[in-house]
Amino acid sequence: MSAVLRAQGLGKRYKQRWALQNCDLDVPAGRVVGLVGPNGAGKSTLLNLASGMLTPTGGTIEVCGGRPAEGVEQLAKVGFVAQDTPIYAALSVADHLDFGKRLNLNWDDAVARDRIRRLGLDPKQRAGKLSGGQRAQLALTLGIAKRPELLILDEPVAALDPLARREFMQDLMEAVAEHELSVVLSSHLVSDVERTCDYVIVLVDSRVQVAGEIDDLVACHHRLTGPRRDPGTLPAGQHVITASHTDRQTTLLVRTDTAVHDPSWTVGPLGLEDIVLAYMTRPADAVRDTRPALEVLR
Ligand SMILES: Nc1ncnc2c1ncn2[C@@H]1O[C@H](COP(=O)(O)OP(=O)(O)OP(=O)(O)O)[C@@H](O)[C@H]1O
Repeated sequence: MSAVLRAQGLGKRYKQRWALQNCDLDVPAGRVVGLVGPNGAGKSTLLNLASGMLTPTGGTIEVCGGRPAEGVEQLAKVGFVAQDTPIYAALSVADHLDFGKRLNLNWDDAVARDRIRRLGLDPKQRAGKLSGGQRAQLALTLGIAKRPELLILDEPVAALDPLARREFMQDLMEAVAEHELSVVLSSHLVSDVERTCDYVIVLVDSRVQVAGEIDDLVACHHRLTGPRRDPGTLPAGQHVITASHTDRQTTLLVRTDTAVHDPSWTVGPLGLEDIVLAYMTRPADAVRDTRPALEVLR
């Protein structure tokens, strides 16, 4: 797997507090990658480190083969739409495009102007007067028109209504298809990730709990329900992610690469949301204590 972003032992500390600590993570190239995890997991910190908005306290991070924001060429390779989709309120939409043109080596003015036209935005309108959705679309337009190798989006749709969200994600997918971008986007909306991304990384407490192609993850995780049983008695190769019990019944969420033949189990399918929640709710050091973070590869 070639990585468009690689973090090794990466950390960021504010005074005594680690926002991200000892994080190892690979983001595969040529994919639309969803980064999900609970509040405070370190997602924004990681994405800000990747864009060069923050500098690491420890460890290393490599993006598109170089150090984040090191030099003009490196800056041109990465587009970043920060969490609050920042714009310059006093500048018009057209001013933003002119700004983008002057500041970016690979700026594609035709793409920028065409997107603004298709979105129905008035180039003369001040950006401060745009709605939240329009602001997000303007920020996405700037990110796409700079023609980066990697586009990083930190919760880009958090403030949008469901319709605006869907339109934003569709636009993003079109841009990916047209421009062969790698994308990493953080989101709490697993349904959006499932619809838009082909790869997911679950980050909990600076640690990758699971990473892989979404189709593969869905294919190899199952819910097993049956008479109460000690999860420790499962065959090797069936990894228990979460377990819950009543007096008589056990429900397990397991990962296995082979079919479950034990007739005492009822085997049910899982959606991505079930899988993500299971990895988010189990203790972060469940992986740390046993083996490296699971990676499901083709
Ligand atoms: N500027 C800062 N100063 C001090 N602590 C910070 C700062 N920024 C982030 N943190 C802390 O670092 C941790 C990780 O924050 P971060 O914003 O990266 O998490 P996140 O996964 O993006 O969370 P969310 O999903 O809520 O946006 C949190 O505990 C947060 O309080």
